[in-house]
Amino acid sequence: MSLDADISALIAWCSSRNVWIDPRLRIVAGPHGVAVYSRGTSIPSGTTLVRIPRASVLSVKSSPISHLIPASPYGRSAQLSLALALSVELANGEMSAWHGYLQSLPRDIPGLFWAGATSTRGDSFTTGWLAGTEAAKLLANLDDEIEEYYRMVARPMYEQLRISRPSLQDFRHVCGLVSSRAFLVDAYHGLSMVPIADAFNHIQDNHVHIETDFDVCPECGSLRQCPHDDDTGDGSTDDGDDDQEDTYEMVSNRPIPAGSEIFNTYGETLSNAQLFVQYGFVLDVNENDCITFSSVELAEVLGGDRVPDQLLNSLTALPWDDMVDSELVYVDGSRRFCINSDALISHSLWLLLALHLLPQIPEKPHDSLIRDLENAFHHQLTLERCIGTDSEVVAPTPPVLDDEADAASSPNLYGIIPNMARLLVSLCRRRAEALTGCGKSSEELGDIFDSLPVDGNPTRMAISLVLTERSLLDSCAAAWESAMRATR
Ligand SMILES: C[S@@+](CC[C@H](N)C(=O)[O-])C[C@H]1O[C@@H](n2cnc3c(N)ncnc32)[C@H](O)[C@@H]1O
Repeated sequence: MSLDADISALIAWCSSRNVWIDPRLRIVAGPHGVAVYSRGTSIPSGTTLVRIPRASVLSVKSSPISHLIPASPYGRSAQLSLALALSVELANGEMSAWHGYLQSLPRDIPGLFWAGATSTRGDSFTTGWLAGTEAAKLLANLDDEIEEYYRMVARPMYEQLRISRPSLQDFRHVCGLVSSRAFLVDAYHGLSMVPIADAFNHIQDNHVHIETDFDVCPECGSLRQCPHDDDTGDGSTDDGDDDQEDTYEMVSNRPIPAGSEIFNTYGETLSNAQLFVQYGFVLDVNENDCITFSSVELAEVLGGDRVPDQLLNSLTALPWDDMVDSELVYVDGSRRFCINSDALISHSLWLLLALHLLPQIPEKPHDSLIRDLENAFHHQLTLERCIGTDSEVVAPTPPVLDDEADAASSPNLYGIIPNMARLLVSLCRRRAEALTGCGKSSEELGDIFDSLPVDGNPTRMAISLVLTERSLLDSCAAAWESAMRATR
């Protein structure tokens, strides 16, 4: 069947299951599979465009074999449980209550690791391209976990149910469908396949989003009072408010121009590494891209002397308002140790390095430690201003201390920044070495990238991740080398 025929069958199934689709929408075949467009009229913000009855989603709870599937609330285990429920429905073919929806799902998901690293389109791909990347970290153990779940849980279940047994490759494909399409809808259904809501493609600056009442009864899914509420203890149910609709909705959050593609966002903060691993595509430019450092990587450069976690956590939670003036550091809301898409280091990483370089930290009173860190940071800002000028770089004078006692107990703040720069350059160089790119230089990778098809080629996407990460590491190291030179 063609994609157009699949879409017609999907729409017929939706109407049989009371999935309401605003007539101003068109569901069509686009360059990335199914896509949703507006027709000839623009649509204002705040419009409900799709209503999906809660009973029509496919979840572990709504699956006919829910009593046999180990349910998990979130994470990879929730994805695997849903993949098992979905694989059984797919194996049931036309007998499945979701058949009209399931037949519209893609049969090939190139470049999506959940579905198996190779593609039936014949792209030859090796995960070697990803060595040392953020994507490689996210993929850790994925292949093995899928295979183990298939052997230990899924295959015995297929045998018990006496259905035609999906192969490991079939199961991987179903895992890919779950990874790239499922929504966490509420406390009862949890991770679910949501027809039509999953037809929208992704953009960061989205037009629509899903709205659900998340806090339903986790036992029976009721939106109202139910026998599982223990507040009243009387086991009564509330049959009132029958108008309250049990639906999930796709709602516009900005005006949608006439005749344009309507996008959802799969997450406003998703980096290309996350999009690649979970959805099998990357954006041309992604300001969420970043390079994160694990505690193991940091320990390799900093040595065994650990900064106490509690101290670091309390310091990273402070506002650090002056950091907005920096061209080397930014305040990272999620407090990761990382380099962002502008090659700036996160404030958590800066504080970790500064604390590592300051002597006698545990003995210092908290206030005096904060003052030292602020002084060190102001010293860095002065340096940054020197780097930015055309005039010959002048080494700034060390900060003036309030009184003699301060002067006696103060560490050499002047020396912290060049030492921090040395550590950062070393951190960047080590990480860049791990980004082997199958032994290719960035020029060679650029040539291969240019020679590959633009759409959906996993090797092209993997190379773009390597090139972006190499360039961020080079820019970050170069900026801190300039800071180092400015202090000479
Ligand atoms: C939830 S589905 C969206 C509907 C999908 N196009 C389909 O054919 O059913 C997610 C998948 O759509 C594709 N996709 C979504 N947004 C994309 C984008 N901005 N660029 C490329 N592919 C995209 C990817 O294959 C992704 O795994």
